[in-house]
Amino acid sequence: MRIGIVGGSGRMGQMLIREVLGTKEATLSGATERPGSAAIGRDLGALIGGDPIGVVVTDDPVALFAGSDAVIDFTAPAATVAHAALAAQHGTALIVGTTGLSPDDHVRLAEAAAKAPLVVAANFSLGVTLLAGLVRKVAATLGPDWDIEIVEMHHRHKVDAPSGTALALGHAAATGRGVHLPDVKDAVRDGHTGARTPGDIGFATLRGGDVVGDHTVIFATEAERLELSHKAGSRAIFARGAVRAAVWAAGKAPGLYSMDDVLGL
Ligand SMILES: NC(=O)C1=CN([C@@H]2O[C@H](COP(=O)(O)OP(=O)(O)OC[C@H]3O[C@@H](n4cnc5c(N)ncnc54)[C@H](OP(=O)(O)O)[C@@H]3O)[C@@H](O)[C@H]2O)C=CC1
Ligand SMILES: O=C(O)C1=N[C@H](C(=O)O)C[C@H](O)C1
Repeated sequence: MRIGIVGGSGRMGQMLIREVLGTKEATLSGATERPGSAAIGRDLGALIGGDPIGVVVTDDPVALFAGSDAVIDFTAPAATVAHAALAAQHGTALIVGTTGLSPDDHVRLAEAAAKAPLVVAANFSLGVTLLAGLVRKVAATLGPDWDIEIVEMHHRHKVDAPSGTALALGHAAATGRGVHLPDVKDAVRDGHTGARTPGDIGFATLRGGDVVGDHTVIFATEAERLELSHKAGSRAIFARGAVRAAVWAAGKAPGLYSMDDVLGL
């Protein structure tokens, strides 16, 4: 099966090229970058520090979608929405890892999913997929006197906050409690905030250095604290999950799928 990568010269794009090249059942159909990017015309093998493979970066996503069974997108929200429309047009499976998507962007992805299979996940690692299930169960088990706080740390280049994963873990905790995250989300504390609002789910965002992605969900009550953590040591774990999702999704019926679907959880 043919897998294409949009945003191929990005941090995740390069990791995805490496992962597809190392996957027996897949061939790399190409990669794009935006028009004017210095990466246009570069060989994909050389781009990741290996031998040339005779396929170069282009600025033509239409040709990429037409010539791929699945396309993997870890870019930016506006680009992802445009790519979803192309996936719908060509019936190509689309794997979306981009975070920072607005509610309206999610509506656009759902519209595209009426015409093509889309797998959307804020975190494609096995560990975080399992962690979300654990968080939902723990939140459902512990009573309302347990406060929930989510702490995340990422590298200095990250542009969205809180991370998509932190928000997904917040959604999992809220679902466990039978509430909606937007009703209980507290992501900004500064100055004289007053005491913690009971039932809120708090978020703290740290940025620095080259941290790939750390997430901890803290359940805290009187004299007791439970912490569930995941630490990513390499972006390879996200690329592995995304390529697995691409192989799974190619040829599937149109629909909006999650990593739980891919892993059969
Ligand atoms: N779901 C998951 O498991 C994970 C999700 N992510 C998310 O993936 C996204 C990308 O992260 P990261 O790789 O670190 O970011 P980078 O900025 O390194 O990579 C994004 C790439 O996409 C390119 N791009 C932007 N717009 C377009 C376009 N229209 N067409 C083609 N390429 C485009 C960028 O080009 P330019 O520089 O010119 O803008 C850049 O090369 C983020 O939202 C991040 O949060 C990251 C890791 C794991
Ligand atoms: O931008 C990143 O790097 C990451 N983004 C995702 C997120 O926002 O949760 C996933 C991962 O933690 C790395």
